[in-house]
Amino acid sequence: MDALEESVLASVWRQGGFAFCQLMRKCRSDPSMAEEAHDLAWEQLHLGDWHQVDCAWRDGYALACVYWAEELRRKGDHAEATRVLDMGLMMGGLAFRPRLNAAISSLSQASEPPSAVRGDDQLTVQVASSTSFCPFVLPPGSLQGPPMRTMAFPSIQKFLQELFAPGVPAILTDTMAHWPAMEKWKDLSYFHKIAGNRTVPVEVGETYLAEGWKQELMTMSRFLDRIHDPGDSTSRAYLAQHPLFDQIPELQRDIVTPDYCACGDGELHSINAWFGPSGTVTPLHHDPHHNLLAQVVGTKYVRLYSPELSDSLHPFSDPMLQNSSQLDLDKPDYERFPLAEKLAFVDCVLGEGQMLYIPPKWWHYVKSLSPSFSVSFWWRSS
Ligand SMILES: O=C(O)CCC(=O)C(=O)O
Ligand SMILES: [Fe+2]
Repeated sequence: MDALEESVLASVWRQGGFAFCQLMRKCRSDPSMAEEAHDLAWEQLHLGDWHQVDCAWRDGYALACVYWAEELRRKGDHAEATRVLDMGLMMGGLAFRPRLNAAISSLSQASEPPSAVRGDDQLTVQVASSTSFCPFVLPPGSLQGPPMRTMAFPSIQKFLQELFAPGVPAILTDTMAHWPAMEKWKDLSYFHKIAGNRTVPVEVGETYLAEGWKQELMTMSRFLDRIHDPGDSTSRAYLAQHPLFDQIPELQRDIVTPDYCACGDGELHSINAWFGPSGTVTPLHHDPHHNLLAQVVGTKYVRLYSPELSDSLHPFSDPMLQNSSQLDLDKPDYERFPLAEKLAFVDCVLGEGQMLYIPPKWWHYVKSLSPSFSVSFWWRSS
């Protein structure tokens, strides 16, 4: 065991993880112990509230994933080894992230490319052009007000003075043409080639507020099939709010963090992927961060309400959902929520190559009008 492994095991030991540490030590002579160690750590991650899981256990879990994946690889089960490493990346701590990434790249070099298993052309998804959206699927009253403010590649100073400081939402155009993603992601079979066998978390259902909504883990290839053939709205699959670029560094090279994210001397909080078929809905909610929502593939309808209107939008009282509105914009019940009916909002169809600046606390509702891939950059000001 190297020094990092020893120090993580010492921390897990202090957390009472004696059995785990013993199993991990035995892994050297008997690699089959790794699976058992993994299962023990997995249990620890699920004992209570996620935020209270000690970092030591998250690192311990990641380490067990590294060892178990090595064992699976020795047995020739590369697909399962990749799944285990992805679980380590998604659920584990940061200490072994470089080891997990290195193991995944080495596996992908050793494995057959996914295109050899399935013909590429089977998976090519025709991405609808920006004009092919259907206005009738939009919430009542959409796109009738004054258009959203639009700025072509504003200077940082202009962004700061006119949008960031006063908290004004706007569409920014001509800011993403240089992203490799703008070319590479046009053909969604690219994701099959780069990451077909990678496991990703996918939301399934109408919206995160709808009954029957759940999260599933599936390979990227399975998910691409679901984009191609989404089924009805209750089985719609959305790879939403996932830090995919931390998980798959190769995709990170396709995007560029906008310079605007340095405004406010803040820190980038997260870069998330929002990838799904036509018709995904993120219900009306707000976030505490500055947000640049960059539309790489396809189009999305976005509606925004000012934070001053929060009371009239009837946030849920449950602390977990306090940032979400009870008003379902797709089936608005204005008898129940009369105050919401006449509220002013701004909306737009966000097209390929455009970014939307959403200031902190602005309510937003988002619906994809075609297969779509957006990237959100959230940052805080200091
Ligand atoms: O694109 C979406 O579906 C939602 C995006 C969103 O809510 C966000 O970026 O904060
Ligand atoms: Fe959001």
